[in-house]
Amino acid sequence: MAFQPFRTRIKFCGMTRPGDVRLAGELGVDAVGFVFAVRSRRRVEPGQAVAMREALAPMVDAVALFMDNPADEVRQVVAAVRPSLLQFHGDEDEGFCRSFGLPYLKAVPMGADEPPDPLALHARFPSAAGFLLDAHAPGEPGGGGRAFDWSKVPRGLTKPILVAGGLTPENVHDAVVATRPWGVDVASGVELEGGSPGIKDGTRMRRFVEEVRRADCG
Ligand SMILES: O=C(O)c1ccccc1N[C@@H]1O[C@H](COP(=O)(O)O)[C@@H](O)[C@H]1O
Repeated sequence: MAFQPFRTRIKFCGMTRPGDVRLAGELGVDAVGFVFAVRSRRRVEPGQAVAMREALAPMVDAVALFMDNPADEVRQVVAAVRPSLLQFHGDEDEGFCRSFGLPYLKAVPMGADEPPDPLALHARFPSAAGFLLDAHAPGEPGGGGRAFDWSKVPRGLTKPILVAGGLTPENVHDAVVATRPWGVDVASGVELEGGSPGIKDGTRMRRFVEEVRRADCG
């Protein structure tokens, strides 16, 4: 029988306001992400992330997201923000990802023609805590609100996987039922429609969590 998590973990990514972080904790979200990727419209400075970390409820992970940032910059963020998990979206290799002494997620671009080979992923990133499958093409930043074909989620990944890319309160139920991932990750899908990237919408955040829990009960 296929492994089915008892409860799908939820990560809200690209947070920019302490109030949104506080609400995420109240809604029972498992992790919030702070983006330090240079090419992101949700990029925050370490000082902003420190303020948001102070608004974080106990037992909620703070995730620092990078995309080909220099090692010195990652070290500075780790020292200032004290994330519990790192997330790498660029061409970082295993040695780089593990060198900061923290568990990490490696993002896998699902926008390529061929779905990734699970054995090759495990061989390239043996120390990864898990893999985040995102819709973008190799070399592109994520956070674009685009979904990928969920039937391409590779079977046989023994590490936890998070499904990301274009998830919304409207489609996350179906995404969880189709893929039964360890967790789901969302940035733009819980933002104010027509608003600035990083400005979350409390109603959409709440509906997103409700829809994941509905899928968990199904
Ligand atoms: O959010 C960003 O700006 C970002 C920039 C660079 C790499 C990754 C980024 N975000 C990640 O992409 C997924 C999907 O975003 P969306 O829900 O489609 O908007 C998001 O969960 C972040 O982990």
